[in-house]
Amino acid sequence: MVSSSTSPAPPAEGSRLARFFGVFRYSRRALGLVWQTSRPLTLGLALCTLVAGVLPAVAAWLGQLIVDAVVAAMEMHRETGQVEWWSVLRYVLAEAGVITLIALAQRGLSAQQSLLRALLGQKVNVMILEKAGELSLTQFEDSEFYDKLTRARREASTRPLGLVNKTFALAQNAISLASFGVLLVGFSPWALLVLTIGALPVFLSEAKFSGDAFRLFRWRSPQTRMQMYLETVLAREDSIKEVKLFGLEPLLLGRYRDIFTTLYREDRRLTLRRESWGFLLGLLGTLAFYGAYAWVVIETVTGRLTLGQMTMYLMVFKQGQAALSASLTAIGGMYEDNLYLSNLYEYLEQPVAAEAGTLTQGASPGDGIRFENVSFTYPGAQTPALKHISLHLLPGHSLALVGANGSGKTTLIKLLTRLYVPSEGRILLDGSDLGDWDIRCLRRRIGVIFQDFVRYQMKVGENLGAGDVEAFTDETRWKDAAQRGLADDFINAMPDGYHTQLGRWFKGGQELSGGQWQKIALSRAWMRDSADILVLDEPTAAMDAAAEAAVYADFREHSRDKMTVLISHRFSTVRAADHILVVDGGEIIEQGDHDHLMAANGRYARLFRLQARGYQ
Ligand SMILES: Nc1ncnc2c1ncn2[C@@H]1O[C@H](COP(=O)(O)OP(=O)(O)OP(=O)(O)O)[C@@H](O)[C@H]1O
Repeated sequence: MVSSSTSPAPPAEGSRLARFFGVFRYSRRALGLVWQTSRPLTLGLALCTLVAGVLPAVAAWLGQLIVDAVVAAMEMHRETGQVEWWSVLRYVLAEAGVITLIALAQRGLSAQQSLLRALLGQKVNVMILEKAGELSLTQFEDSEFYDKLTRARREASTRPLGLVNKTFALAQNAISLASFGVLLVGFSPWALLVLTIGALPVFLSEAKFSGDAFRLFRWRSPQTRMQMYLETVLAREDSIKEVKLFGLEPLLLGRYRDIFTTLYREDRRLTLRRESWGFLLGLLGTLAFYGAYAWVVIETVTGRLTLGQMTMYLMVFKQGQAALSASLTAIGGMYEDNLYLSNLYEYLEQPVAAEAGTLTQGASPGDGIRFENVSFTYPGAQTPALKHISLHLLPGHSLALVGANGSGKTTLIKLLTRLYVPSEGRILLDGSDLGDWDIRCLRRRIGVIFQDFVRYQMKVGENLGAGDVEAFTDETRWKDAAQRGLADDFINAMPDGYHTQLGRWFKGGQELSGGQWQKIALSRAWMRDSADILVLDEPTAAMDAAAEAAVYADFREHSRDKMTVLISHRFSTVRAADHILVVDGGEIIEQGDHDHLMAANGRYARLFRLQARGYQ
């Protein structure tokens, strides 16, 4: 069932015809894209197209000359017993030459097309990925937007060339048709008209069904995405463990099959309709062609046409009809490609919030971080994740956030790192609004590990280097950071030390334990030694007790002049912070240092005692 709200149609304005031609607006852009990708190849493509377009008519004309020359030579032979071989064979030679040239042009076309396909695919993919780098986190979390991205990635890298190839094929066939037309007018302009009208219905049905296919494709994007997701869950090493143990395969495979069955049903319906209409309407074209065929035969029998002319016209009809339906199919396909391209451009033209900030220094350096009555609601969420948060963190001070799951701790960090912008209130760094800071300068000042840090399937060293792109391959820095993050011992014991491949995606990759990965993430944060704001979101949850104690001893030692924000559910680590915020339901319910909070005997004191009892 396709509901109108979920099938975003191509341009809605104007008549059906305008809508039909409206989608061709992307042809020019696709051509531009190909032109930018490689001028020599585009020009080569155009030249080969021209040659391959004109020569079939020349071959047909030579065919006529051959037959007429043969007939004349036969007569001469009968009358004089002599044959002038050259007068006939020169045409045969010329036709062989023309056919060779056509073959050459066609080879040239396919060679250039495959080179362009590779270059263009790469170019479009890079455009898509570059755009992805500019987009905000909010846009990534929007499922509709994500759909656009998936669609753009899945199809559009091959479509622009498809469109250009079809445009060139159309041009080639149009040139052929025009040159056939020139020959055919000598017979009868009406024949030309009959053939054109005969092929038109197939073209219209082709165009209609390609539009339907596109709408179906857009509409079903969420299901296709679910299918891709299920494939990942069922076939990726990081999920297969759990899938096997919980016996989820039949259930997930069942879902996968159900989606396929639904999609297949629609596909089948469309394919059957498309092909049956194509067949029926194609019959009209065939009828027109055979009508014209009979006409030429009659005219030849009655002596109005020579045998040579008849041969030529029959060839022209046959090839002309083939060229016409090829152009029409190309147009139908172009329509489809244009629709796909509209999706690509929709994605590429997605507005990006301008990173307006330019400050590299705050209005009052040394003022640290201030949250002034900050509230935040996630896009699409009903309730705010943070409400009226005010805090002040000075350089050299540490702040710990404590609170139940979902209380808003990570959200606060996301706002501090400007991944999101507060819905209300403001955040200041050194006296200036976070939004006014130059984003690169701001990010250089912040070293952060999130709970869901990334496990790059790269070398161990590069996993550390990711923390500071400028030192991505700096081995000395890797080692310093690893020492600080307590990762150097196990890295040194690995087969290739810092050059050991991590993860299972690539040959020889080593998998790490949860705690070891966390040490990698911690070391990654230490790579950013210029950062004066360190944010650790549950950095030691997977570490053993000795490692955790060592991490915090070292952390305190090396963060004396920095601002540190720590999120942890372990009160043993939280208690050392200068200031502790207890968050509940997005609000601060208690704050102060450990002694103050214990004395207040509120939520913090209760949870602290609860945890302490657990260790006794
Ligand atoms: N990207 C998001 N979009 C919408 N809502 C979100 C998003 N991320 C978190 N939330 C919601 O915001 C609230 C706060 O989440 P947050 O991740 O900040 O909690 P937390 O205190 O860090 O929890 P935990 O201790 O489990 O890590 C939760 O109710 C959560 O459902």
